[in-house]
Amino acid sequence: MTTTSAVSLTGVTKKYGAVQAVAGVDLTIRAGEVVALLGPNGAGKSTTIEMLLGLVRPDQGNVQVYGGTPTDAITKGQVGVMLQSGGIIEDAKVGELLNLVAGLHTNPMPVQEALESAGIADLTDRKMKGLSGGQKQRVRFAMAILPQPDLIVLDEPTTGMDVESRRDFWASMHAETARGRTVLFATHYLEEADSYADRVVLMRNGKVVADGTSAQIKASVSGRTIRATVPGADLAALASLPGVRNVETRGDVVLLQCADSDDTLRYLLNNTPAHDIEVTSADLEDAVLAISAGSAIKERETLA
Ligand SMILES: Nc1ncnc2c1ncn2[C@@H]1O[C@H](COP(=O)(O)OP(=O)(O)OP(=O)(O)O)[C@@H](O)[C@H]1O
Repeated sequence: MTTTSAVSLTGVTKKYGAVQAVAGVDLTIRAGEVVALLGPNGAGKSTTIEMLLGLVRPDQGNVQVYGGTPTDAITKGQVGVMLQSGGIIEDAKVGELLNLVAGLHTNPMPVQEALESAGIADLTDRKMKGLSGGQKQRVRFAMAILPQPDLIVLDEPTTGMDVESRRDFWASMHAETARGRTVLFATHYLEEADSYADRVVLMRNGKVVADGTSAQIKASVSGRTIRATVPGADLAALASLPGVRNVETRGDVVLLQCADSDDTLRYLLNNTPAHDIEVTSADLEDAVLAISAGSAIKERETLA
């Protein structure tokens, strides 16, 4: 028996004028996976999401959702969507808006259940225009789960939420993923990807530059980060050390991503006034930075 993928993007590209927003993406998401889409601003995450929702037509390539077109899947209520903006009528009350959305679907969950799952049952009679950014995000989340979709797609769902709201939001999401729903979410919060995703897809300049579990992505960047206070550091000299992959500064503090931290430490202690030295293993953030820096170098080499 063959299992149809939830999402299948093959060779997908999209150009806006001179900007290559998406430059050949292949991505398959299996049913039940929770996938985080990471990448710096302008990496192509939102454009990829818009193409898999049928909101934007790719220039080239093929997009399938549950083996059909995105529009078919959405019409059948197979996909719940939470985008960064839109979808909200400012003059409507929260309960009215959700009833309206429920009326558009064939098999919605009871509106009260969606309100409770999103933690906004107390906001039912409030007008949208009076809500905070974080509360509006929760209404969008309630709208996304209302059709009882198989796939939930969320573009930066926790932007504008405080720490407590983010935690509550992910607890609600966890209840949805426990029901076996497939989830794709774009985020800038690496700890969200680390904590909640089975799989992390890292984009840069319109391409997928890493794809795996958070543990695999961290492991692909073996090595350490050295953080040290180095007044008057010679950054070029540090960057040219054999074991150093990347150098960043924050004032007098230097962050060095190293394949070989022992040699780099020896150099710092013998040749510079470095003090307050800390050495840490790569976390997901280091891995993402290192992979992004590495792919930038590869791109420059290709151009040269
Ligand atoms: N409608 C549009 N018209 C013109 N350019 C666009 C449009 N949408 C996206 N772009 C450009 O395409 C590139 C990719 O943008 P996209 O929004 O997909 O990235 P992103 O990874 O979601 O970024 P962010 O994290 O900032 O939301 C950017 O350079 C962006 O300016």
